[in-house]
Amino acid sequence: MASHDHDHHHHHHHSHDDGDHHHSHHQDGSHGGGGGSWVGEDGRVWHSHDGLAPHSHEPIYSPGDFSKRAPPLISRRFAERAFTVGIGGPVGTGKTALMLALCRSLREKYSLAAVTNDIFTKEDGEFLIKHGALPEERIRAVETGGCPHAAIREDISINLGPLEELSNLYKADLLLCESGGDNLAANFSRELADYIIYIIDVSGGDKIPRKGGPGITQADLLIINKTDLAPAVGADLAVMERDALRMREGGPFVFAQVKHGVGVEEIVNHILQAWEIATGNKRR
Ligand SMILES: Nc1nc2c(ncn2[C@@H]2O[C@H](COP(=O)(O)OP(=O)(O)OP(=O)(O)O)[C@@H](O)[C@H]2O)c(=O)[nH]1
Repeated sequence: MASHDHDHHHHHHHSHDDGDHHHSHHQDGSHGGGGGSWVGEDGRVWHSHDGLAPHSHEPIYSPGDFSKRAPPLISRRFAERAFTVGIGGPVGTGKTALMLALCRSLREKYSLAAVTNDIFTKEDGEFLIKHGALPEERIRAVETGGCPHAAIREDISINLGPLEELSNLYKADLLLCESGGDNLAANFSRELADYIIYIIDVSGGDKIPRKGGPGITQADLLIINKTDLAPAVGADLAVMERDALRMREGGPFVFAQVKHGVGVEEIVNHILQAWEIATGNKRR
């Protein structure tokens, strides 16, 4: 499913020393950026809005397979941008609460920075600042406009810029990137996230895991959050476990209550294990 859409990102500059970044200004040049939509030479419908570079949306015909998910990029150079954890999931499932929990758990031993995406506000970034997740200067909030999924998949430049800048400013070990809340069809591009976490919660009922979608099937880790609410909504955790395992071909998932610290240690372990393998570093 990774496609040619990403080609235009490959030319981006990697000059970090001037603190300026070029990604968000970068355009293909062939389409103009004035909004509206058009049919590209590839036959796909492209559009441009909200400061995002022109992008099309890839049609998704099947929920996808865990075992066929995009592998880690061998070309990744962590000296240019630290190991990046992408956190995605539907609206309100606990992405920001997880960002806060991860910052609290990792910030003593690792240099961290965070980028949050919201559609029309900077609310999630402000929440992290207000709760002292990290020093304020290590947190950037990006407004993505109406296509939060585009900012993590088809036009990742809007996130790459601040992530690379923070990574260099703070010699980061780990970067956290929170997607705007979106539907079940949204998932991170491997070019943006070295480790992809997808978080759902029990409040929509126990049917959500079996509905699938690329986040549920292909995230490196699935989190089923807010298990404390399961009795209130009549969600059967055994059903969610069975469906999650089936949809993910046995790939890892964690039951959590991130707001109450339940499951956070297990999530951190998954992240650090992937970080050790990718970077060759040992955890501290
Ligand atoms: N009961 C319960 N509530 C939780 C838990 N985790 C998060 N919440 C609450 O759920 C609400 C939404 O959490 P957020 O972390 O803002 O969710 P989000 O996914 O970042 O939301 P958007 O960014 O708007 O998509 C907040 O009121 C949290 O306090 C949990 O484990 N249990």
